Amino acid sequence: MFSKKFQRKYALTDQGIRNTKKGAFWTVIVNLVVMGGVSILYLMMSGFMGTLTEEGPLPSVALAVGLVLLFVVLSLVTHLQQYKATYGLVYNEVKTTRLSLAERLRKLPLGYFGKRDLADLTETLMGDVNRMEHVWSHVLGYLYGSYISTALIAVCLLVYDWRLALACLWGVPVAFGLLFGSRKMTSRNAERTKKAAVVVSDGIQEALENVREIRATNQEERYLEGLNRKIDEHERIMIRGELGTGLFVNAASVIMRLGVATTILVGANLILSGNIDFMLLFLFLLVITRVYAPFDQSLALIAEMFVSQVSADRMMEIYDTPTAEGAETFNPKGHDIVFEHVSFAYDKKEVLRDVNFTAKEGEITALVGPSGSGKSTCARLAARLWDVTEGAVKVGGVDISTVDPEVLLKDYSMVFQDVVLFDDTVMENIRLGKHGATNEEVLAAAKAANCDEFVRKLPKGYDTPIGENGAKLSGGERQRISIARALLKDAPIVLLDEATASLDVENETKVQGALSRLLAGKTVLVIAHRMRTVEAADKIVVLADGRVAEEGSPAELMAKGGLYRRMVELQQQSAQWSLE
Ligand SMILES: Nc1ncnc2c1ncn2[C@@H]1O[C@H](COP(=O)(O)OP(=O)(O)OP(=O)(O)O)[C@@H](O)[C@H]1O
Repeated sequence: MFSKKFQRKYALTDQGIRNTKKGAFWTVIVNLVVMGGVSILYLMMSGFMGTLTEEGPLPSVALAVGLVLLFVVLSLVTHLQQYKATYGLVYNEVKTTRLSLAERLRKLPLGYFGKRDLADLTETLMGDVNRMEHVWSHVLGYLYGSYISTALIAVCLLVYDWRLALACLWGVPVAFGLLFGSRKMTSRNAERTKKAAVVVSDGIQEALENVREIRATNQEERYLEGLNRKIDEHERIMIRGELGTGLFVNAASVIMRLGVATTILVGANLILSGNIDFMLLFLFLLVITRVYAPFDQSLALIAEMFVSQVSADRMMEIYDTPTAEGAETFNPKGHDIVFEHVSFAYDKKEVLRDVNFTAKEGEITALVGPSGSGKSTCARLAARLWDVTEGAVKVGGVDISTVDPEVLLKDYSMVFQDVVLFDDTVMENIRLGKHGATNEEVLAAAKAANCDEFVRKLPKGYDTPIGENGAKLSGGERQRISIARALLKDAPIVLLDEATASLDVENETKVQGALSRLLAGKTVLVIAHRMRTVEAADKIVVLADGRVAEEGSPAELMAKGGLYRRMVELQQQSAQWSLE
């Protein structure tokens, strides 16, 4: 139970918790061995003092050398084990944690990425994990090991002489009490610092992503000024936080060290009253220097632990967010997509209300409607990129919210306006459509999507790397690659969102040919703004204000004279104006 809580608190994996226990164990052993060294020193000093005061025999030199050698060997071995258990094992923990966070993120519903943006999540995967790496390697095992060993030593000291023990140990609980008292302030400062750091990385990322727009609008100076302000603010918050923490850590350290003074004071009194001899005081003074050393370090470590709590919480928040789960099998009867009383809200903003329609297999169903009416949202819900708030989306009679998204998406091909490409070759970018597709299959899909001509002109043809998100390609070329990918996948459901929007007329005609091959016999859901694109649709669903305003074939809707007809006429008028 404690173990589980501890594991959550410090965002540790199962292996991590085992490593921490190992680290704490070896820290206890190291501290006890160090105490053994102190005892050897004490025994040797007592021997010499005995010789000096009572003229007894000299202590055996061989025994002394033997004990010192034993101490050195034990010290080396235990330090090595402690090093391995704390620093050595943690690197694997870092790797495992980053991978498991990334895996978790992959399975989270899209809605989550609206709450935490890319810079914020990158900060967790890199910055927060780095901070925790230091806590896992340098803090946890060391700190908890020191607690245990000091408790053991404190019990021994109390048994030996409770008066001297109290005189030297009273500062420890007071110092720790002070530090724990400052915990809220430290955590608050850490949270502020983290937020300011995320604002800075957001700003830097935005500047890099929008460098073209910033230059085009001559906003460089203004943008840099804003960025500078954010960086200054981060620095200011960080310095204030560190100052506060440093103040408390140093005050705690001073209080703890006052224990030396009280030990000397109490010890001197006890010697004068004949209660103890000098050697006992000498032993206590030796021991407290050793007891204080790990605790002194612990004070700074505890402060780091408080600060790291913000990072651990940010990591645990990813683990705690429910993933989009579902059955591992998907056996629909056909591939009709049915929206049944679907309502949907992004956070609290309701976008769709009681939407009902069917996109039949073998037909093209077009979603049209004014901007913001919810067309793209419908497409996202149809592929379970988001889950509906009310009602259900069914494919072949199966409620898709019961199917694992990864399994479900095997039946979907999607061509969206914002094409996602990887920094890889053209060949591999198309091959993503079908895992293990042969080069011949990839080439056939590329030809069908009218890619072949421009790809052959690239320096290395299909083996040309296309840069981050296809930066080296034009909008139309990127779109054609994504169509080739969809053709290669050949899934029974096709979602098209303004698929031919970035193509010129010549290319659009060519790609339309490829698309008609892709669409034959499939369930097709098209989102289009240009009415010309949807004239060939079997059915049109008109959305307005998140509701289905009307539906039917293009001819039926034209005859009806409703919103669809108005939209067609408006577009015809604007086409005429632009020609005039
Ligand atoms: N990720 C999101 N978070 C919050 N609100 C969103 C999100 N995506 C879309 N919206 C809002 O939902 C509403 C519907 O958006 P949607 O993109 O579905 O409309 P659309 O009909 O496809 O619009 P357009 O034709 O302009 O692309 C809009 O008001 C939009 O602002």
